[in-house]
Amino acid sequence: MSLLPVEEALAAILARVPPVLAETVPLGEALGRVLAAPVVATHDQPPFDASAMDGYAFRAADLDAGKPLRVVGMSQAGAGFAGRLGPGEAVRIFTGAPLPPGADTVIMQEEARREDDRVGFSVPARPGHSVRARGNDFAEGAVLIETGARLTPLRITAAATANHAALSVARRPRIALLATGDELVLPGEPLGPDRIVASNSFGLDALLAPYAETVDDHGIAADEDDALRARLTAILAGEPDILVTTGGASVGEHDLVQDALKSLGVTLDFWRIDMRPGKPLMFGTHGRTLVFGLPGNPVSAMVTAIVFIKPALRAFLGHAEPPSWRLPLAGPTPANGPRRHFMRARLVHGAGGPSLLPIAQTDSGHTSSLAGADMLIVQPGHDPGQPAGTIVEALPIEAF
Ligand SMILES: Nc1nc2c(c(=O)[nH]1)N[C@H]1C(S)=C(S)[C@@H](COP(=O)(O)OP(=O)(O)OC[C@H]3O[C@@H](n4cnc5c(N)ncnc54)[C@H](O)[C@@H]3O)O[C@H]1N2
Ligand code: MOO
Repeated sequence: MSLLPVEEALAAILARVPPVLAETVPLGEALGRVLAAPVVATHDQPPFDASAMDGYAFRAADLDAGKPLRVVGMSQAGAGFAGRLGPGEAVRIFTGAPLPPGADTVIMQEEARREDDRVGFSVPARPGHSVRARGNDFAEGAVLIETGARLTPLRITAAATANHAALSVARRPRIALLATGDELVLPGEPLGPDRIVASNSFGLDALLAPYAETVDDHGIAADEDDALRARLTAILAGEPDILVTTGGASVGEHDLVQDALKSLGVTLDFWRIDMRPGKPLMFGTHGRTLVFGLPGNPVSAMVTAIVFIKPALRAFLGHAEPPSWRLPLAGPTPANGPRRHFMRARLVHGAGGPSLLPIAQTDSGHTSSLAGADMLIVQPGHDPGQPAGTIVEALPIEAF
């Protein structure tokens, strides 16, 4: 049985991801979205030379004589001084207010002595001091945020400053989930004999929702050919961008998903990957729907979603892959077999900085170990095992 290398499987998936489609959203709804066009400045910022302090604006050269200046008016934010400064004159000015024509310097009020309409200073004038020059933040036409960036609170602040009320962002995929298995019951239901609580769809929904327009959980299908086909037919009729099934991916008589998908016209690109957990992963397409058949074991389902579905979603949105991390091991890793191992690990913070504590659990049905996992160590096939301190590659599970 030949198993497909992880990189080849990933390349096959990415080759099927459609080009990014753009839509426009108001700024208030843009958090977490991925830009489909750069944010370009529509004006100079600040739009005028502005004071950075509450104080006095004047021409630096006028202070040379050391004489007090005559205060001839005021410039407030939103209401600048109407005239032009003459020699020996100053204007009372406030933070953010336009610098009057003729002025080039501001001294803050704590360093000023005001008497009636006269003002003197306890410090020398430095031309340009406490002045935010027009365009010093950004100039009209400057690219402030690149296409493909995810909108964070700070990027939204920058986009708003650039006077954008709406932004062009990538359309998000609609994702459908279907769990399969006669043994499954929903969390909260009584656990009868031979029953298992269905957890996969809940983890997948949480993992994939940040990328998705919608995640529709279609519940649990029985391990019965006609019933399974009926459920899949109904889901595919809705033309989701992505369909994710879990369970029934292996070789047993009750593993019906692959045949059911094929009988409904899904073109299978591959089945079975050179990795653990997650070997029985299958992938194909049905029209414009990308179909991922994940293994039923919860660890396998989550790991294959992290390793394959998240990159597909990033590509769907035009968002670059985050770099994998390289960190020292906080404890030894055991020897690996032939398949690449995506090993659960906890990120620990010690005096020497962050490191990775491998979780000594390889059972792909072992869910309590998921609760403590922050990272997946990427252990090559046939790796003999490494001592604590070795620098290893790891994927951050939470990275967008
Ligand atoms: N003879 C072979 N047997 C198996 C092989 C193989 O190559 N030859 N591969 C093993 C590997 S590796 C995996 S992984 C599993 C995957 O099998 P399936 O995808 O067919 O998964 P199921 O048999 O349906 O379920 C496996 C396990 O997971 C539980 N499960 C299923 N769905 C859920 C869910 N939604 N939530 C929680 N738990 C779920 C299910 O009850 C089983 O315990 O096959 C190996 N066997
Ligand atoms: O590949 Mo399976 O996911 O090892 O248990």
